[in-house]
Amino acid sequence: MTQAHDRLLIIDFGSQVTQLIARRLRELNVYCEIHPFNRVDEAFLKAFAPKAVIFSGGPASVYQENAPMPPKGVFDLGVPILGICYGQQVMMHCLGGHVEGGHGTAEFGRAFVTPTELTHPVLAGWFPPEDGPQAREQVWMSHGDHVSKLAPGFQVLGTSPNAPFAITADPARHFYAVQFHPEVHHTPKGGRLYENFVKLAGFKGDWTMGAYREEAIRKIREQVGDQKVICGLSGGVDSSVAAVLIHEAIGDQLTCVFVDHGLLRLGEAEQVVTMFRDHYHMPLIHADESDLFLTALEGVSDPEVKRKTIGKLFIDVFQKHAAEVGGATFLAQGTLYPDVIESVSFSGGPSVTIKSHHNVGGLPEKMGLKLVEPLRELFKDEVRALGRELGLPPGFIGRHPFPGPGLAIRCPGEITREKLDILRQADAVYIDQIRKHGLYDEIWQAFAAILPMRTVGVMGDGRTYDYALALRAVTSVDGMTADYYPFTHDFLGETATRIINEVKGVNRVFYDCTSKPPGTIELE
Ligand SMILES: Nc1ncnc2c1ncn2[C@@H]1O[C@H](COP(=O)(O)OP(=O)(O)OP(=O)(O)O)[C@@H](O)[C@H]1O
Ligand SMILES: O=c1[nH]c(=O)c2[nH+]cn([C@@H]3O[C@H](COP(=O)(O)O)[C@@H](O)[C@H]3O)c2[nH]1
Ligand SMILES: NC(=O)CC[C@H](N)C(=O)O
Ligand SMILES: [Mg+2]
Repeated sequence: MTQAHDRLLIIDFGSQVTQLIARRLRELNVYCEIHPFNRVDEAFLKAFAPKAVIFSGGPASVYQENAPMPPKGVFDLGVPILGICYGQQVMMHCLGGHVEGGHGTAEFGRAFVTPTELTHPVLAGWFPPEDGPQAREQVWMSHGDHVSKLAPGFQVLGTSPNAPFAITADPARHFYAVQFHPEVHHTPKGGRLYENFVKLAGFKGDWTMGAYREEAIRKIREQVGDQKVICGLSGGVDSSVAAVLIHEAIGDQLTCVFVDHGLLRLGEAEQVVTMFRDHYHMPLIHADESDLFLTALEGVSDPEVKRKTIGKLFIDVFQKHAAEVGGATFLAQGTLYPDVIESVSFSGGPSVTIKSHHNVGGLPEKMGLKLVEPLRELFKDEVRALGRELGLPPGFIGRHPFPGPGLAIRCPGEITREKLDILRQADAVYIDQIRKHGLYDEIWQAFAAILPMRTVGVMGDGRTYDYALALRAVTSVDGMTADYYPFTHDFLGETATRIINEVKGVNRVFYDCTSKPPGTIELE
């Protein structure tokens, strides 16, 4: 089979930053997929037909028993390979070099590499010749082990104080291996290294949104045929883009189902229904199921139980409506690539599960509906670019993400209707403040959460014993990492005052200054 575009395979050994490798490549218009090392075998390699392979970093040491190893045959594919950190170590280990642990070889964080007298196009743009012997470049390291003997055929192109083989290459086979992490922000020339690597591998940079749209439409038609599809539409960016794309592909074979689970924000249901019925003329079912969801969630306070309960009910509701529209056999969702990657850990991938996203981890095994997920390969910012390509209004594309489980995960502890009402009003005031101050587009996501405690206050000379609220606002590119937004004290003071004055039941407001990691964006 000929592929529509060049493909790069990232073999994941469990690094926390593997996804960033994919991001750097996508920025270069290179199509890539991440697959865990234990899911890639010779048959897979053959079917995938990568034009190049990257080995990620990972927590293991190659000299341990049962250390993760690359798939058989990968070195014989005849395609360029780039090994990063553990990826470098495992390459050396497999190809006849040697790796050691032990004292004095660890580097965590910033380090500087200096070039050797050898030059190679993989380092184009790295060490300007005018810098002469003073040349050095900042990289980000995170290793305890180091390569102590190179595999035959490899040369050293750069060294750092604790990694004598920081940058290595076997030019004849186009194998490259580095000890640092070129994918992270703190390796400023990392992007250039990937660019050089994919150029050497012959990538044309043919992965664009225009191409994606055409291909996605073709694939949807192929997959669905003349069957009916229902699409879970939340009014969020992902499902809206998915719905418009699918509608373009199959027209009125598509019906959208908007589930009001009683966990939506103030006025949200009306807005979504108006927008899609009037503006997009798509058949839309507004399923008011708030009693169903809120009853099931009564007394539930464990975050994972909340998520699984909601995930299951979503499917029940979709199944009910699939039958009602005359037997839809497909369910379309706005699932994105980060959701997919995260869910890999459910079935034995190398990294740990943080939370079950309702649309992936929460799906029951026997659903009876086949999935259509045209955005499965995209990151959030790519979905926004696709939305622009499809002509969705800019105000819509810029909307902050809102999680499927909705306010349930912004109400730590038990959920009650009273708490939800308070939260809805407070959140609306907070977002109104953000918009009034012209900050909405600078912030990636902002919301209020109601804390599971009451505190004492004094208002109008009376004692109050009311709920405390946490405000959250983060900057991010894709939700994988995030930093808290640095509001001014004036803004925070004014917002706290407005919330307490305008929302009955709140007498205290906190601002959450946690980045991700170590926090997550949502509270649960
Ligand atoms: N209230 C809802 N009704 C129907 N489907 C929903 C609802 N909430 C979420 N979904 C489904 O779950 C998927 C994942 O939700 P998610 O919040 O990640 O995406 P989104 O709501 O489309 O976009 P955004 O991330 O911008 O909020 C959605 O794409 C949609 O298919
Ligand atoms: O559709 C969704 N279903 C979920 O179950 C879910 N949980 C978190 N999120 C959103 O994902 C991004 C990262 O959130 P966390 O840092 O809290 O994991 C943030 O944008 C969150 O709002 C979800 N979206
Ligand atoms: N980040 C990594 O890939 C670490 C590799 C290996 N575990 C080491 O400590 O050297
Ligand atoms: Mg959403």
